[in-house]
Amino acid sequence: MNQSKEQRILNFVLQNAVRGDPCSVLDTIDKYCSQKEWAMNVGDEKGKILDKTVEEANPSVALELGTYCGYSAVRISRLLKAGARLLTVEFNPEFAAIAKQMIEFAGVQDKVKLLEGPSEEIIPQLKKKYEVDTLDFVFLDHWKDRYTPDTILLQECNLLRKGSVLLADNVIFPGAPDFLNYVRKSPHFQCTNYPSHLEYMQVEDAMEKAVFLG
Ligand SMILES: CCCNc1ncnc2c1ncn2[C@@H]1O[C@H](/C=C/CNC(=O)c2cc(-c3ccc(F)cc3)cc(O)c2O)[C@H](C)[C@H]1O
Ligand SMILES: [Mg+2]
Repeated sequence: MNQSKEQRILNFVLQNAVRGDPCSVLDTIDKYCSQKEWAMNVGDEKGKILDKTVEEANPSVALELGTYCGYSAVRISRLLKAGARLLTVEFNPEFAAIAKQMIEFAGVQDKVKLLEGPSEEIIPQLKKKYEVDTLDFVFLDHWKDRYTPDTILLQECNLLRKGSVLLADNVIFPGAPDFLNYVRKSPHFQCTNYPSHLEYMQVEDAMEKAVFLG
């Protein structure tokens, strides 16, 4: 049975990156996806915006929606302070298995907890089952039409506090128009747009930061 693209990306990392070195894992994925097969990792250009936003937030508890191959889970967790943790949610078992191996190879498994299942089921479990009080940082990179319902769900579950930082990928391409509308119109969010480009392409894209005001 021939391999999936995601399996090929993982194998390329296992054979070419340095075990325990998150930066070499990120560089190796970016090399493969820019030279061999495009894949929807946040990439290095938008990844630098993600880095700055994470460093500024300096989160103790971070959430990611849409793990995929684990690129941004490695990217975020490499910046977390001692004792901080990233919860990343992925409902496709194949991708979850790939991401688990990617995270372990990068050596960040002690900072990352991969939760397998749909976000709409997992978010309501975060407080009781995963001992979360509130979230300091949320990276949204799953299906684009789920950004808004999940942002509303996070609020309904009292998972956001004054200053919680949401960062959303792809608000231009493929686009998340209803999410932009929702957070920019809401009195509960202070929004900032970061123009960039689609990973590995010269197509316009952007990230949107939405800080919860309480
Ligand atoms: C209903 C369940 C919701 N809850 C969920 N709960 C848990 N996990 C979920 C949920 N919904 C989705 N996921 C998982 O997250 C991942 C999904 C990621 C989605 N990302 C894109 O679609 C995208 C497209 C392009 C793009 C650009 C240009 C092109 F030409 C083509 C594509 C670029 C980009 O940067 C992109 O991030 C993963 C594949 C999927 O299993
Ligand atoms: Mg994306």
